Amino acid sequence: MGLVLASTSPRRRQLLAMVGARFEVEVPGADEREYCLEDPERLVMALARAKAESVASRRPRDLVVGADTVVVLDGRILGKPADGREAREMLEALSGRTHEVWTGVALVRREPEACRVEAERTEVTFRSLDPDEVDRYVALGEGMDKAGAYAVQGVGGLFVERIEGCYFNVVGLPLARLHTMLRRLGSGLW
Ligand SMILES: Cc1cn([C@H]2C[C@H](O)[C@@H](COP(=O)(O)OP(=O)(O)OP(=O)(O)O)O2)c(=O)[nH]c1=O
Repeated sequence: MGLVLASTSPRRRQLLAMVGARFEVEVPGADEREYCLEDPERLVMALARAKAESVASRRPRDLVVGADTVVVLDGRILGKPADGREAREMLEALSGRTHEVWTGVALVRREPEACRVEAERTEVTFRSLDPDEVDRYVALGEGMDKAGAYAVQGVGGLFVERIEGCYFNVVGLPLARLHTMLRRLGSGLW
């Protein structure tokens, strides 16, 4: 039995590699647009599970990890921006405020059957951003494939005044939680 990451995200791959995990990567087949849950915790858990299950059917004896990350501001879920205009709107809304980042993590195996799904919440506070730095950041393109239109692990780190909770959860994979989930199934990340 091996560990398989069901993800196209280079960040999730890098995080697992960083802690010395041995794993393979498979592209998940789940369609994220099918889900319109309003509760972020339930949404990220459902999406993480759908990604893991889409790969588990191809890899029945392996333990498959799926994950999904969203940003939540005033109860509104922010995914990846569709274009530069939406990215600017998201960053302007996040400026000077505290938001939540939720990541759902699912572990799925077909034989023998196992399914564990959890979610982790981190609070992130942005300093006030100038309109011109928002423009420059959007033009940089770094946040375009990221929930909330920023990357805490990149230039977007300059926006972050304070984090409460797991930093890696913001990047897309709560490592300590995943490790604990795996240990309960008799393994671990390392
Ligand atoms: C808030 C934030 C999100 N992100 C990323 C994490 C996720 O990869 C992405 C949110 O999109 P997701 O749909 O969670 O993941 P993905 O489409 O990149 O990859 P896959 O579904 O194949 O696993 O935003 C950062 O890299 N840095 C950040 O600071």
